[in-house]
Amino acid sequence: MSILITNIKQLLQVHDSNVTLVKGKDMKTLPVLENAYLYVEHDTIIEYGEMKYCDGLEAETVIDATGKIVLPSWCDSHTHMVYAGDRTSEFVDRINGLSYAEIANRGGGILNSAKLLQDTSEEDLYEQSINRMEELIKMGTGAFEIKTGYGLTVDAELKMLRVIKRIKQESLAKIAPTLLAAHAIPEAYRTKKDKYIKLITEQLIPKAAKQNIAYYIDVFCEEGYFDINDTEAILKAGLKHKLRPKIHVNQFNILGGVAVGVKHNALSVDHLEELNEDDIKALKNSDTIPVALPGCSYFLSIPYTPARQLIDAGLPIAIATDYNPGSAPSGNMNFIVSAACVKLKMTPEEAINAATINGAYAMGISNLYGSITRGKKANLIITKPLNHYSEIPYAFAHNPVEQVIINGQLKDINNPEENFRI
Ligand SMILES: N=CN[C@@H](CCC(=O)O)C(=O)O
Ligand SMILES: [Zn+2]
Repeated sequence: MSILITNIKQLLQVHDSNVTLVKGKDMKTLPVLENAYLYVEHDTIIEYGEMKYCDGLEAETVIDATGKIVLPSWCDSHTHMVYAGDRTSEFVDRINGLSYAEIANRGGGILNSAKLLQDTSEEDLYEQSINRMEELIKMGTGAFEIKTGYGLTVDAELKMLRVIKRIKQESLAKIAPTLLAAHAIPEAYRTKKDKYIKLITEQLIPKAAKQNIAYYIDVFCEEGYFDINDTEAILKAGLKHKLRPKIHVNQFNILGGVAVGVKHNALSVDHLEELNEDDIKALKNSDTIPVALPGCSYFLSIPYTPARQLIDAGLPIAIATDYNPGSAPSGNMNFIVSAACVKLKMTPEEAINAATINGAYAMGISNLYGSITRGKKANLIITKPLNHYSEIPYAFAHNPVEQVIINGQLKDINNPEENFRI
């Protein structure tokens, strides 16, 4: 199977040598090849260049991309897209004035989703989740990190991990699974949080590790959820079983979780709607990438992550959807790229870097995803005709995607019969 895309108006994120991360000032640079071609064989990018050098290349499928832009698929490094049902009733409660914390204190929020998930069959959960993912592939995302965290019992967390594993096996998208059993304190453990932490560290983590179905360990480090001592204990237990930390920190309050994450070589620290100088200091000279989730700030009307402060301090940043039923019920990365420009004051170049190569880094896959580089996987977006890539964030809430190539397969996103499963 070979695909040749010709007459590409702008081919974005072109790197001859394999970059895996861009940071600080370098984020302002988005390498672009004008009037280009791209050649794919099986699931791999083989060659690209200016059109004048395309002579003689043949392929089974040839796509004329005149007037269109081609770029690497979005890499969404933070999602909770395996969930059951929805939380529309809480949405109305919030419109009527209740805060996220007030809803959670009444037993709503994450505990509400956990109850729904526990009562949902594994098959049903799989179908709901893969259908969500198929919609998002059509919007240009080719790689997803997916967290557990709506199980909150050993059985239900393992059920979530099995669903993620099945999605990983059956979807064309690249999937990175994360164990987030420390997402909330279950009702049965309300007055004995330590016992729940023991359940996670002594039972769940070893079981998940043995089944080899999680790559990362996550904790919601926040007031009313898990403090920094709890976080540290859970990260240590995860690391013992080779699960690298990727954690929720500073969403509402600064507890010192960023430094704890960095200390344990977290791959990413996510949210950071609140941020102080100590956090920035901790992140400097680390391999930990900050991840901003502007969809959550939009939906909950909380502050946006101060991306400028991070980038201007020379740090990298990734952006992701946080797709979940409570704080961000949208997995549309096109909107996230736009919100990064409008609300986080990132340039289109910075936002596209944050959603491609740095998104891939934040899920540990940037050696093979996130840029147009020979030998990398062919996960690609072909846009509708556009004058310039800046139109992707500029025309917010539009879907700029016309076609996608995922794992080397060309997919017609307008065909309802199209199958995004292997
Ligand atoms: N804050 C913790 N977890 C999710 C929200 C989960 C929910 O409300 O269901 C987040 O990242 O925003
Ligand atoms: Zn989250």
